Amino acid sequence: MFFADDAQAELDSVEAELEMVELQISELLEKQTKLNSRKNKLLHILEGVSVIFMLVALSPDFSWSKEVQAKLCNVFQLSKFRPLQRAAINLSMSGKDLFLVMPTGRGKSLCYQLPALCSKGFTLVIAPLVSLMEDQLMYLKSINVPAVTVNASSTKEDSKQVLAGMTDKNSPFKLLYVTPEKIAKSKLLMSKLEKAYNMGLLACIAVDEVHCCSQWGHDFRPDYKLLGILKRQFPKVPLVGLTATATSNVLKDCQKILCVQEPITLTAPFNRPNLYYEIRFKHNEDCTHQIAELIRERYKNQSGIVYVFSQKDAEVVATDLQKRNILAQPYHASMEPSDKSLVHQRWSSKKIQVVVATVAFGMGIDKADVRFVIHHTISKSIENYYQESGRAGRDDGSADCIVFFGFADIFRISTMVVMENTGQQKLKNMVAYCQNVDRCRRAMMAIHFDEVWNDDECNQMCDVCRHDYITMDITKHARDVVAIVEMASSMDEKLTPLKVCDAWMGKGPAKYRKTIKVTSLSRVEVESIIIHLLLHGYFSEDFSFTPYTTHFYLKLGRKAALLKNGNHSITMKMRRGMSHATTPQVSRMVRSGTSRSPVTPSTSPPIPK
Ligand SMILES: Nc1ncnc2c1ncn2[C@H]1C[C@H](O)[C@@H](COP(=O)(O)OP(=O)(O)OP(=O)(O)O)O1
Repeated sequence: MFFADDAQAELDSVEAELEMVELQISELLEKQTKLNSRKNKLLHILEGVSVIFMLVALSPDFSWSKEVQAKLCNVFQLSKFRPLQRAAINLSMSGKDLFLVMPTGRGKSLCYQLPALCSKGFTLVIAPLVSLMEDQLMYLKSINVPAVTVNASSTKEDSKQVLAGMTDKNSPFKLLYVTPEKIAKSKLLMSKLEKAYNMGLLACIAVDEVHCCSQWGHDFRPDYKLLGILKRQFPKVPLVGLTATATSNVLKDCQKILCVQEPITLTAPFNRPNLYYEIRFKHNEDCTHQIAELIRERYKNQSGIVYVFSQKDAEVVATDLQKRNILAQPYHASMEPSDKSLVHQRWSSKKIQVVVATVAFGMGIDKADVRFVIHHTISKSIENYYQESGRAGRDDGSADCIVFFGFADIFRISTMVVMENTGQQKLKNMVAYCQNVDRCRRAMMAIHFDEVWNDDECNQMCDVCRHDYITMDITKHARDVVAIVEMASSMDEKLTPLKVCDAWMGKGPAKYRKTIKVTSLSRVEVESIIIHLLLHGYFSEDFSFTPYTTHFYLKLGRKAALLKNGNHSITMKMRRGMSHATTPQVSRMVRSGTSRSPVTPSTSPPIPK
């Protein structure tokens, strides 16, 4: 009997150790994948750099250089190029296929509009939204650049004229904007493109928001998948794919989908030095109140955007802000197009201060002096966040990007993206970005976008670089909260994350209270620990579908069994001052983070430089 107990104990320990080894292997494999991807990226950069070097450095005077410079000044009224614009223009005019990854608002459009003016024939531009094209057409008209579109709302007469112009040697227009749907559906358009190609009149193909090709991108559009036909039919025409956000994997996918053989990728530094990034914990009741205070005190008479989760939230938060005497209006996909453009116009002309918007307020927003972008709810991915926050400070003046990070919001978004292949992973990356307290926010974005980054470059323009943190041992807490989910499961019950919080804090049903160890941690600490355990595989998501909704429950994750091993420990970093780390419930402080001065309390408003 004695031997059997011993053997059982040893077996448990060996099993736990084996599990640990498996985890280490899977972590190493993950690391290997990341390193390989980085290696490929670096090889790619070196390859690109050498071509650019040949093209741009060895032969700086191209036959088109003078004309390009003259049109930059005389037509676009700009005095000089921004980084990478000249290289992109020279490369595409040399006939190279190109992917241009440039932060939102840095001037990607110029990289195909200007060459179009200096080339024979016209440039075909694929853009995802009719409204976006119309904004571009209005702008081009204002600077006397002939540009047209054919889309579902074009009249027969207009379409006929445009189609005739495509094969006119005198090229009545220099840019033709179409949606990917038009390419996929209109045989007439394809036949005209073919004719123009044979006549040498199709100068270039620009695919705007090229990440929409890839299911791994954050805005996948099925019709973008069909655009490979363009390069197959018109192989001699250079293709320029433009995007603000794409990881190397997304670009590789786009390359395959668009049938581009050896594109050169130009990546502008993703960093926007004038933007201050901050995450604040959201206490649901007073979030709108806090936002209103911020707007009133810090951004008086300054324009901004408040991003919300749903159309209903847009209406509710806008009304709440109005009640607090802030000139705010909602914007979401279900509004009439005329109402949407009215809100856009009123905001652009400063008649209203704030647009409370869903992600529908995005592409084509080109207001230069946006001083704040506040997220009432976290974005569903880092790519989305980068793009949404990137609408601030396009004039290079300082601007703030503040996210209110709410526990319940994570699960609302999680159920919304449940059908997306990579939805959960992307959301987890975003949650990890928000939960993080020890890594510069710019560094995290850099890692995400495969960029090399030097932490000093942040210049204290994110909350992490301004705050101190502590590392805590949370093993005991983890055991207690994991035991709650384990107990519910043994009773054949499922608990939502909110119910787990309540049960752990002693607010759940009486039947739980008898058996669980109630914590005296604060709500914020409880939530942070549960998020930490979810991000690190001690919990995992368990979705359940009803005809009307999707529920998110917590179940034990693959690492939960490790907590049975007495030697296993879990640590977690928390911002100093946020946790009651000095109270006995939060175990010992293991080490403090690098002290960065000035250290300000976590609730302090941002102080942009
Ligand atoms: N060289 C330049 N100098 C000064 N301003 C410039 C220059 N090039 C472009 N701009 C201005 C024009 C626009 O008002 C603004 C944004 O340009 P735009 O081409 O719309 O950006 P983008 O396409 O990179 O942004 P998005 O990702 O939002 O579409 O920058």
